[in-house]
Amino acid sequence: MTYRQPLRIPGITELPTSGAGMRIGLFGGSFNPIHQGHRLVVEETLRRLYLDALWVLVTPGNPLKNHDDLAPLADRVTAARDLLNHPKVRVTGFEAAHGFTYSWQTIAYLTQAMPDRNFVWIMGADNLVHFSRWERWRDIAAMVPMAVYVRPGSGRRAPVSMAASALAQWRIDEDDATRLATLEAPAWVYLHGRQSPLSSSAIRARRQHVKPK
Ligand SMILES: Nc1ncnc2c1ncn2[C@@H]1O[C@H](COP(=O)(O)OP(=O)(O)OP(=O)(O)O)[C@@H](O)[C@H]1O
Ligand SMILES: O=C(O)c1ccc[n+]([C@@H]2O[C@H](COP(=O)([O-])O)[C@@H](O)[C@H]2O)c1
Repeated sequence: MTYRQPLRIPGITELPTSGAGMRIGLFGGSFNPIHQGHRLVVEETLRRLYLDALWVLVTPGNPLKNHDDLAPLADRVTAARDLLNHPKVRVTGFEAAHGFTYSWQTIAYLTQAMPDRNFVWIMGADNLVHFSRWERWRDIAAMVPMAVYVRPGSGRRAPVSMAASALAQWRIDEDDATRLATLEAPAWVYLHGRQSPLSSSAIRARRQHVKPK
């Protein structure tokens, strides 16, 4: 598959910089395309997790998804930069440059390369529902604290999912979310708050529908 090939695109695949001790959210996604639901998660987690920075990691391709209608990485990065225009947000496609396929590779790399940063993995509740299908998901939970943001359709299923049950003893109260980034993993929080019903697949389906024949 082409997405496995290491790929360097100037201005797209660089790793952001940050200072020691910073609390950095890692928000991985396909962003195919980016939408206001993503922006909501970014805004809420920046505030609730008390983050100094949030890195949006535009994946070369989710290993559990079909990539037939995946837009080029550079286009997804550019669109994400346009929509998530915030001084603390950096958007990068750096995983492609390293040939990373799985999130555990990204997280292992970052936590080893920058051991003095406080990284937090961020994902929507739908991803917690399927988290137990991710490659080395228990290792991910052992490497970084994780924040899960509520999402319509998954709000009830996520907290009783296989991964949530397996990691239950390390869940912290959302009132303590500001501490999450500085806690030793495993630690995770389930954040409730404003919700958006938007999804990239619905946007793609609408675009298909209005395409001229
Ligand atoms: N409306 C939303 N509310 C909360 N989290 C969301 C929302 N949309 C996406 N996310 C989260 O943002 C991250 C990136 O999501 P992704 O780019 O796959 O968008 P998506 O809308 O879920 O796409 P698709 O419909 O193609 O699966 C994931 O962790 C996902 O759970
Ligand atoms: O590592 C895995 O096995 C794995 C399985 C599914 C999804 N992910 C990652 O989860 C993030 C969210 O993916 P997505 O497609 O829901 O936006 C993105 O960074 C993916 O690469 C990772």
